Amino acid sequence: MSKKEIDERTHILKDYAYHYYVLDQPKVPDEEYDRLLRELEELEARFPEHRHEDSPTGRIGGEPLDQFRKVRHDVPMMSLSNAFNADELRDFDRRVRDGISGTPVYSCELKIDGLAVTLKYEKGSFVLGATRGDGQTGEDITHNLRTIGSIPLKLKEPVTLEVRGEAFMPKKSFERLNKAKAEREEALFANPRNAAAGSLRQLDPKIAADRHLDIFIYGIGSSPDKDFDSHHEALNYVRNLGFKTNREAARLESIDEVIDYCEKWVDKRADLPYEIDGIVVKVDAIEDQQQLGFTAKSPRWATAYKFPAEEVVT
Ligand SMILES: NC(=O)c1cc2c(N)ncc(C(N)=O)c2s1
Repeated sequence: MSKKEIDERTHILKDYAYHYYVLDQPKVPDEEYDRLLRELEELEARFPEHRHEDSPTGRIGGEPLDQFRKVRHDVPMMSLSNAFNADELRDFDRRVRDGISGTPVYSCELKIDGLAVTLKYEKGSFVLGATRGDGQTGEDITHNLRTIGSIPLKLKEPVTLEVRGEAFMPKKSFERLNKAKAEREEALFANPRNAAAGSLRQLDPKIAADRHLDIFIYGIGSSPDKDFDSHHEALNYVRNLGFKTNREAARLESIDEVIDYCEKWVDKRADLPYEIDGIVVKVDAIEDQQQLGFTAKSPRWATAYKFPAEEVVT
């Protein structure tokens, strides 16, 4: 009875967690989820041999680390070139057209204002999470990333791949954190990006777990088990594996549409529950990306439209 009971409850809780953290569509009230989680913890304590490796009870690991381990990225995490206005987006489009044989289709995606991270999975299991660092070498923050509910501990398929994404602190979590800090007369975080970075650079995962961080996966670092013809195909693939991707991504067929999309979000971003600092514009076809290649620092097939600095109302 105990194994069957643990299997059933683990399955139910993983489904509830997926709907709450990845789909942002809770199936049950938080209290009900917490009650079931506590019941599963008690069962796992009585029958540890039946505990699932990806049980939702295993998000907050053991003892705090005494330091961060350095991690060398197999595939470097590049930075993005910038475009500050419509003319510079048109220049980007011209360079792209000069570098490919056909006409480009662009993928436009919100540029999340957080911390770039890479997540490694072996045969479907989460094995390593690291910061970007200098692009070649980052820091192992697996213990903190495990606490983010939208990061799957086990994928829907037992594939080996590395994905890239932006960890962030939602605006509500940021306001709640700074309110608590103000009450304790502690120094406040200047913005959600700093708060997310500060939370993920903690040695004790209990602190990160308490910061209600989230993540959007936006790309693939390496995927030895599967090839893709387009970036959007890759985004659909990672979403079907269980990752959280941003729903505002759009495939656009002309730079005029890209400019309209970018200009729309200058004001619209105020309505989002998280901060963005621009729009990432990528050539969608992988063949075109390969034709365009990279400069020493950045892909030639992508750029970041940066929003104009917000007028500070004095
Ligand atoms: N430095 C980078 O390559 C990127 C940084 C970011 C970011 N902060 N948010 C979203 C995306 C995206 N959707 O591709 C990228 S890509």
